[in-house]
Order: sequence, then C-alpha cells, then structure tokens
Amino acid sequence: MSQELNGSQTPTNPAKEVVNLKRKDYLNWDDYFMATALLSAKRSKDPSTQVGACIVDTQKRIVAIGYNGFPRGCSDDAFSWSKPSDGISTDPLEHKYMYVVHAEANAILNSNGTSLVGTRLYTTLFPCNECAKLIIQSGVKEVYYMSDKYAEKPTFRGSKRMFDAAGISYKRYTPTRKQVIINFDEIIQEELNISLDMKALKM
Ligand SMILES: Nc1ccn([C@H]2C[C@H](O)[C@@H](COP(=O)(O)O)O2)c(=O)n1
Ligand SMILES: [Zn+2]
Repeated sequence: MSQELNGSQTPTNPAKEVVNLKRKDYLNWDDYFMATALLSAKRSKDPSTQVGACIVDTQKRIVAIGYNGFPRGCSDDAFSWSKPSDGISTDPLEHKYMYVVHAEANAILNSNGTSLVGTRLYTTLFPCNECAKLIIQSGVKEVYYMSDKYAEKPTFRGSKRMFDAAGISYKRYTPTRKQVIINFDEIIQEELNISLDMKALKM
C-alpha cells in the first residue's frame, strides 16, 4: 500500500545503504596537534633537547606553533649550543641557557596578537617556570605535554605550583597510535607511478 506524504514529511528510503569510503585511520585531533608540536621540534638545533609547542583554540584551530631556538639575529654559528655538563666552557656566556627562547615562549610570541584566552597548549616537554608565567598571563587554560623528564627540578615544580594556583589544567598526553609517518619518497613515487600509468594509457 502506498503512503501519501503530507506537507511536513520528506520521502525516505530506509532500505538504501550509504556507501561510505571514509578513511578509518585518520589522525584524531589530539594526535594531530601533538604531532604538529613534535614536527615543530624537528626545527630545533639544540643537540640535546628539541622541544615543540602548538597552541589550539576552542574551535580546534592552530593559532601558533614554536620550537626552542635562539632569538632572531642571534646566529647558531655565533652563539653556542653547549651547556655546563659538556665541559667545553665554564663561562655562562658560552652556554645555550643564556640565549635560547623556549618552544612555549616562541609559540606565544608567534601568535601575533591573536588572543590566546581559553586555548590549549600542546608541548613535547613540560613547561618551565618562566614559560608557565607566560602561559598563565596569556590566558592559556590547558596544557597537554608528552615528557616530564625534568619533573624533579625546582623550575618545573615551580610551574606546577603556579598552574595549580592559577587554575590551569595540565595532563600528560598518551598518543592513540605508535607513530605518524611522513614519507616524502612515497608521495613522490606515487606521483611518478600515476604519470607512468597515464602515459601507458595514451599509448
Ligand atoms: N619546557 C621547555 C623546557 C626546555 N626547553 C628548551 C631549553 C633548552 O633549549 C632545552 C633543554 O636543554 P637540556 O637542558 O635538556 O640540555 O629545551 C623548552 O623549549 N621548553
Ligand atoms: Zn620554558
């Protein structure tokens, strides 16, 4: 028996199945933002610890990224990446700590005037006390970190104390996958294969 539709009804076909080719292994948001922080860290020239940070707004838009490096104009060839434990020099002016801008600080500076109020910061290393001050003052509300390897150092204990007082939440991030691979070669090869296929088809 056929049914008549009145003005407020729309025709539906419950028997029809939607063929959905949506990928299943796409990156989830958190892995994507932490991977962005990790990719950013790859820009760092620090020989011992490369740090990356990525700041994301409530609409899941990346508003800033940064990594640890020397300030603009302070060339990596003129300033040293050594540190006291290297035994190269005892002069603090020869150590990286005097000059390096931390990843989180660089990310905040790179936000270029965009409000960071209510944002979330993904960082590959827990923020130090100096970065914690900037994070708090710029309005970042949440911190996701990968490593807390310096947790026992007073500067890192100090940041937790400030975060607790300021109501900033901080959480160690556990990725949902083992790796994110970016294989330039594979992409180039795929394009070569396609153009070879096209040529073969024309012949
Ligand atoms: N949250 C942090 C902590 C440290 N950094 C930077 C500062 C140095 O370049 C490096 C640490 O060097 P290490 O003492 O491990 O030889 O990481 C940062 O950007 N953000
Ligand atoms: Zn710092």
